[in-house]
Amino acid sequence: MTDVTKTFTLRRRTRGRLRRERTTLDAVDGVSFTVPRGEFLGYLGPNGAGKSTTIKMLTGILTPTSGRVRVAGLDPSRSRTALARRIGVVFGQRTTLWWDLPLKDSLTLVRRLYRVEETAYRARLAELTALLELEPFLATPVRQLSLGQRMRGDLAAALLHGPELLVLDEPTIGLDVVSKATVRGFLARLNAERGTTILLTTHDLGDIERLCRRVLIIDHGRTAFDGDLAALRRTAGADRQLVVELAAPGPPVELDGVPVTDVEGPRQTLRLPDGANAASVVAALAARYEIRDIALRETGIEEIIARLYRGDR
Ligand SMILES: Nc1ncnc2c1ncn2[C@@H]1O[C@H](COP(=O)(O)OP(=O)(O)OP(=O)(O)O)[C@@H](O)[C@H]1O
Repeated sequence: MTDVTKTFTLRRRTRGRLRRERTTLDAVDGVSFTVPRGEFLGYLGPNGAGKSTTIKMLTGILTPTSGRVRVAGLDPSRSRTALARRIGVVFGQRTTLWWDLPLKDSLTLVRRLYRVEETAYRARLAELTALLELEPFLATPVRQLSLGQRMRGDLAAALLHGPELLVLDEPTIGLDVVSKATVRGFLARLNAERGTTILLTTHDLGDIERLCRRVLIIDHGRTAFDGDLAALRRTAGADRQLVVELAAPGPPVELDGVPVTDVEGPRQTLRLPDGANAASVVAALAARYEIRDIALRETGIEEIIARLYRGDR
């Protein structure tokens, strides 16, 4: 998408006035990005940042106010049906399956909807059933499925027609650790073995760390970051810290170029400068001080992203 904007007009009735007041909101405000074939892109941003609006424009549900969107060479809002045959979409918060039908029947209906040819359908259903472990609940009505089972069913439904792009909006929301691992493992294989391009929005940073080669962060409708995880760590000033437990409390330890950032009784925290060798710093410390214990800490991805959301780099 190139320089894409989506402006919503909101009408509010203000007290004491007869006419409604019109205000506008730029939910997406000049966003450009290209996703090459085979990419696994994480699309992140705080609540209300504009992620869902972007996805709705990519899938043709919403028409952009300005800018250009192309998905698989098609203009999504003009060729929504043609595009639907080329992409798969899963929204974690709702299901596309038929609530009262057994999962198997839901999948048969999806097959008819997408006019998937019988032999191709059988082969894909067998493959998806094995990979997503659907067998035990294929005969269960969707309404009776657990969230994790339903999500696996939804993934199968989105992939029955063999799309080249899969768009996922919070696919692991509410899933327990085991279900999350199953879904993540499946997505990683789909991307690596099938070459399916995946665009994933999530608030679960575990999804991002385990799956995404590239991360795009949107905030207030604008791109705040686009790059890989290593670049994200550098941008957000991620650092490494040594937490040292001395034999006794004392003044901050003195080591050239390694500042002490925190002292708590015998425990002191030192910030390792960029490119410093942790082993040499530990050796230098041990030569001068009596050390009981030592631990190396890295700024976690959660903290890095929180810093970006807060706008401090
Ligand atoms: N149909 C609409 N009409 C008016 N405003 C809307 C509409 N849809 C979204 N918005 C507003 O646009 C902004 C972006 O919303 P969007 O749903 O894209 O955010 P999001 O990044 O997906 O957030 P979340 O992580 O909470 O799902 C929000 O301020 C939201 O209130």
